[in-house]
Amino acid sequence: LAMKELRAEQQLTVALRIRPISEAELEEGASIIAHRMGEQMVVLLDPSEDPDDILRANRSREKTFMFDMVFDHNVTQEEVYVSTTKNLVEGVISGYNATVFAYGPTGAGKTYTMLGKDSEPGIYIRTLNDLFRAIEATSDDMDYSVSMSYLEIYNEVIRDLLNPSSGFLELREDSRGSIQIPGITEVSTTNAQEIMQLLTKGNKQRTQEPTAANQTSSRSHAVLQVTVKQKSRAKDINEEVRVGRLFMVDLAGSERAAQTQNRGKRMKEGAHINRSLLALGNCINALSEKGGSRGQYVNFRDSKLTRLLKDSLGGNSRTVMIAHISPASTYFEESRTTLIYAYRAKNIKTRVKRNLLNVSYHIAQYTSIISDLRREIEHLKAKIENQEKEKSVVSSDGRDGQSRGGCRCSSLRGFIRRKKKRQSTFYWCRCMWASFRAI
Ligand SMILES: Nc1ncnc2c1ncn2[C@@H]1O[C@H](COP(=O)(O)OP(=O)(O)OP(=O)(O)O)[C@@H](O)[C@H]1O
Repeated sequence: LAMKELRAEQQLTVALRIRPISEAELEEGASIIAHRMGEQMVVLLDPSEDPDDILRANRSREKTFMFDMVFDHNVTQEEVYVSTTKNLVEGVISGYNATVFAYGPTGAGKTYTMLGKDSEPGIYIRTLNDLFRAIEATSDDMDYSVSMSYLEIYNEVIRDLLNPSSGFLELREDSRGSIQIPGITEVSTTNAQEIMQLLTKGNKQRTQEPTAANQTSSRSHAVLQVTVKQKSRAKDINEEVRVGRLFMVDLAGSERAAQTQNRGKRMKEGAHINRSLLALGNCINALSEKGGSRGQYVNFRDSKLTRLLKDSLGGNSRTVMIAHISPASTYFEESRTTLIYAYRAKNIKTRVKRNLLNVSYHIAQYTSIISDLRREIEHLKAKIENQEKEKSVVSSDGRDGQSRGGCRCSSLRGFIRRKKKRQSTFYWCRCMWASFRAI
């Protein structure tokens, strides 16, 4: 892409969602240990410490964390969407990249936030509805094209969820360092419902299994990518095409092998999930260490997930991370590590720039069209020449009385001799070898 760079430094937005305690957790005798305090704070109590210790003298492991937003069981899907992702939509249709990803232990509510239920739809459909509404509102002046792809990373391989039979896909970096996935199905679309239908179809292909921690546990990271191209309807050779990419990612749940009681295949999956989330954590640590994304080495190459999210974390994207925890005491360790992980991510800065396909892009396109036309002309010329030759061969053999073509001899400039026979006039070439009949 030819890109004009309109850079602005952005902090990664980190939100935390605490889901309601579940029936199963209450039956296990779990108590609530994660409490929201105000709009941005969460307090996590250590269940092994004395809850009646009012002076907190022995509550050494009680931890308080600050995030950009904290949501608890009182907060609706709509409120979560409005505070986290809604703000990204305008940017995407104006040529900026944006990412929203759900992170957290298995069963903590990631899929609920992203996909939701029919009665409580999640971030995917709300974002897409707003995206197409914003497109509609400006479509008198702007021309848009929207396409989508949907993939999963399962056991470190990438599968196209819209065409699972296409096998494993590879990641490639283009000349500008942007990640591409050659061969992935890219579907052009004009409305949110169509994308949701494809997403639902894709989700049927997604690797989901019941585990001890969650009945419908997602065993893979699912990535929905929506690309929006926008250009002005005014005819202008210098016009720019803006390309905005929106990634919406439902990560597989981080998990402790001991708690999930997984064996065999499930355990191998768990190891892969944890490995890629560890790689993501390492990138987050490296990126947050100096409070920015410049200057230090960040190893994105450690996993497919981090390679794919490279731009979302360390590069050109407005990014929102929604971390999830259960409030239950039985989840204490998972919640503690999730809060530490997400808290670190708060220091990451990304540098967003608008992706513009500008004059040089158009010149490249026109050059390519012109070369195609040149090739076509050469091809047609050669074809005509061949046909002429064939005709002249036939004529010089004297077998084709209809032909007016030339003789193959080089001396041919005209026909010197004429002979009239019935209706036709015959000409003889100077070389005296061939005769032609005028039609
Ligand atoms: N905010 C919420 N309100 C009501 N129910 C919720 C909420 N969050 C999660 N749940 C319920 O909790 C259960 C587990 O949630 P979900 O499947 O979204 O977890 P997950 O983090 O995606 O798990 P995994 O990583 O294993 O796929 C589901 O039954 C879901 O409906």
